[in-house]
Amino acid sequence: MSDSRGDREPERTDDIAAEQHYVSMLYDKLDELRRYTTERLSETLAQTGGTPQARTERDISTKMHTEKLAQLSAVENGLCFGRLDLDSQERFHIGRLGLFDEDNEYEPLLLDWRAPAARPFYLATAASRDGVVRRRHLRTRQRTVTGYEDEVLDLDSAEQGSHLGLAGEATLLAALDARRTGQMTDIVATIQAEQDRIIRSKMNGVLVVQGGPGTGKTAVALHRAAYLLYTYRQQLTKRGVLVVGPNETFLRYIGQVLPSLGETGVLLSTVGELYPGVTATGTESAEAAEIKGRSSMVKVLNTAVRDRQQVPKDHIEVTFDREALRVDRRTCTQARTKARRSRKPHNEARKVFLREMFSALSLQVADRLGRDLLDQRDIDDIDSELRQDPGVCKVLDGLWPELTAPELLDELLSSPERLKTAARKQLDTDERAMLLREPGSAWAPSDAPLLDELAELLGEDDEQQRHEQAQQEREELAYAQGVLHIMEQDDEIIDPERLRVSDVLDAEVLAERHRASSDLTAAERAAGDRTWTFGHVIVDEAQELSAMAWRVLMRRCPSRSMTLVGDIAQTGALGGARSWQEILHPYVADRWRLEQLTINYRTPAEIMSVADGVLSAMGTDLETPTSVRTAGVRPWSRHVPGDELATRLPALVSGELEAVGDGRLAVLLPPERLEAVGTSLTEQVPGTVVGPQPEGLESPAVLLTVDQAKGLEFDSVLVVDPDGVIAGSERGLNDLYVALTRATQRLGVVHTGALPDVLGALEP
Ligand SMILES: Nc1ncnc2c1ncn2[C@@H]1O[C@H](COP(=O)(O)OP(=O)(O)OP(=O)(O)O)[C@@H](O)[C@H]1O
Repeated sequence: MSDSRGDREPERTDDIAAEQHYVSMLYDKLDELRRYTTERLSETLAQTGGTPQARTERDISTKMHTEKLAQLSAVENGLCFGRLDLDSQERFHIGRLGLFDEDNEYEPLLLDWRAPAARPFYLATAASRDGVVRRRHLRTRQRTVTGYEDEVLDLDSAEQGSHLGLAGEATLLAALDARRTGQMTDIVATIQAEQDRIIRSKMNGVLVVQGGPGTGKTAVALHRAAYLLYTYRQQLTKRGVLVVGPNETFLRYIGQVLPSLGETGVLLSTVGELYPGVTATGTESAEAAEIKGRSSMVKVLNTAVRDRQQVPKDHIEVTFDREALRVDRRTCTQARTKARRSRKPHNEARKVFLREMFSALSLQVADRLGRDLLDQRDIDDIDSELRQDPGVCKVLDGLWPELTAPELLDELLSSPERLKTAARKQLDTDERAMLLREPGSAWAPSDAPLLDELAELLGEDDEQQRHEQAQQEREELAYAQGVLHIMEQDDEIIDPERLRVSDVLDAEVLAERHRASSDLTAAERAAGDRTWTFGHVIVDEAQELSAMAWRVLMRRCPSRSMTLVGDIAQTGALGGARSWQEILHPYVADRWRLEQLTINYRTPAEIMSVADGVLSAMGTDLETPTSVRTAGVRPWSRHVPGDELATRLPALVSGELEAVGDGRLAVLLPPERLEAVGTSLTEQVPGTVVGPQPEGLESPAVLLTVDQAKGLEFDSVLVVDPDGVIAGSERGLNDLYVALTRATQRLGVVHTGALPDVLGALEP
């Protein structure tokens, strides 16, 4: 717990004045860069016409300047937040981006927090100083320095910081005590050593970050994305970085963090959104989601596809050239076997099937005409006439139709017969019944991985199209090499500060950008391309994903350069993870590395001691993370009978809202209570929003189910009907644990029956 403050020096006004002087100089520099970039951008935009090459150059230049301007605007707040004083008498200021003095041999004026030289700011301790004598955390409001915190890294000094080994503790605690706004903020000024090690861990391979609630997993995941983009810029600009979150609300909550770090080239998505063209707005039961998430669904889908490769019971007759042709079982079976043996996806193997069938039918026609009188050319002619005959095509289409994933899945899930044939071995009658839906219903999140799997089995991507695309890419690369050369001749662009083209682009990146002349980043193009593979994939709340969802993500990341963050103790989804090994073994065996986060930055100790009882009852060997602070407020509980909730809860909510001032409150409750309680609260407590609506997290109070609150945090949390939460699912205790740990300051529990035993630590 944090009550010691390390060896800190009192702030002195002349020091603040000196820092202000320096920080003002940095802002002047930033303004100068903005002016310069704006001018370049205006000049580029003012140019019109010209050759296609000139237009491409302009597009590229516009994009570069626009990105740069966005980055320069993003770093306005907290531009500089730290200083390192070294044994060597050198001093470095640390901030959100690198600034250099071009009149003085590019001396660094401000070190980007991601630069290797900035690392001791996060890692140095008195015992392992790394040449650092003093670490200073600067506090600023807009462009004004309001204070600082010094840590002298000296083993002889009286105190060595808190037992948790926190760096910049006062600054950290001030950040943690701040009221929440409904938007996650970056932690760049106060990243702690155990977090820094994860953020800067090498990019390759699968890194799993296990950490209890509030340990900064999401924060670390996002800062890692920013770090990787800085360190492996060229590699990642081409393929992009994907950050996967559990739902839309969560993605909105974290959406500002990367832009505030000056990074925009990241695709934030749920697994449900990864199938282009499908918006998973449908609802489904937890049980149906669990079934659809099982890996055995691969077999079911495989069978469903094979079931669409038919042969007639005996034969089908079709008229061609006024004569009857026999499409008989034996020929069809042979053609089907050949097509299946090609091991191609259904739509591609269809070509093999059709080739065999048309060839057999051509011979049938030839025999009728007298095969001895015909040569190969005549037979080929018959073949092409057959291919154009609508009647013949219709019969063959019926035997081996061209399919799309959405139509096949819709037909499968809306037909008890089809489902029974496809899933006889994998699902029992009740399970199959749970999957059935009306034809044309909206897709639910767990349908997206099934669609993706089907798209693989069907082979929707056309080979020819890919071949043409590869050829076009080769041409674009050659062209881009030329453009790069021309741009480097341009004095303006070889401005030493930032715009040296080859520093930011190589020909391949340039070609990629040219390809995206519609101004799309890799991330944006990836969003519309099902077969896109990413340079790095980060998965938050990774414990929630089903086996089928993992298959989608692994297909998107064949290099297996991934960061997975989560907490096995918070798994709520029935098909979610029970262990990391279980998830990863099919893909990387035991070639993955584990890092753990152990300090809870969100939830105060008073609340964690309540949550601890729930974690123990789960029977897991995971430990509760240690809270970094106390809130000075004891969590409370109140008994309110179920039928009085609607009338009595508004007063409790109003009381809590008063207590948190301009902070945010969440009421977390079982889904079945949402409607009744929601109606009375929205009527009686102004500013209350029900459910995960876009404005929900910014409003004073929001009602959510535990599932919807996953990954979020609020100044105050009211957990209503804990028994209902526990009883709501097989993983009800995990859900209760999640609910209790969303609070940054205050927790109240409103129970409708006796207080559950697992909450024994609560006071009435
Ligand atoms: N080093 C830090 N400096 C300042 N704030 C921090 C730091 N680390 C974490 N936090 C804050 O702690 C809170 C919890 O972080 P985060 O949401 O990333 O935790 P989590 O491990 O993902 O939690 P959960 O699993 O419960 O969703 C956030 O408000 C985050 O900004």
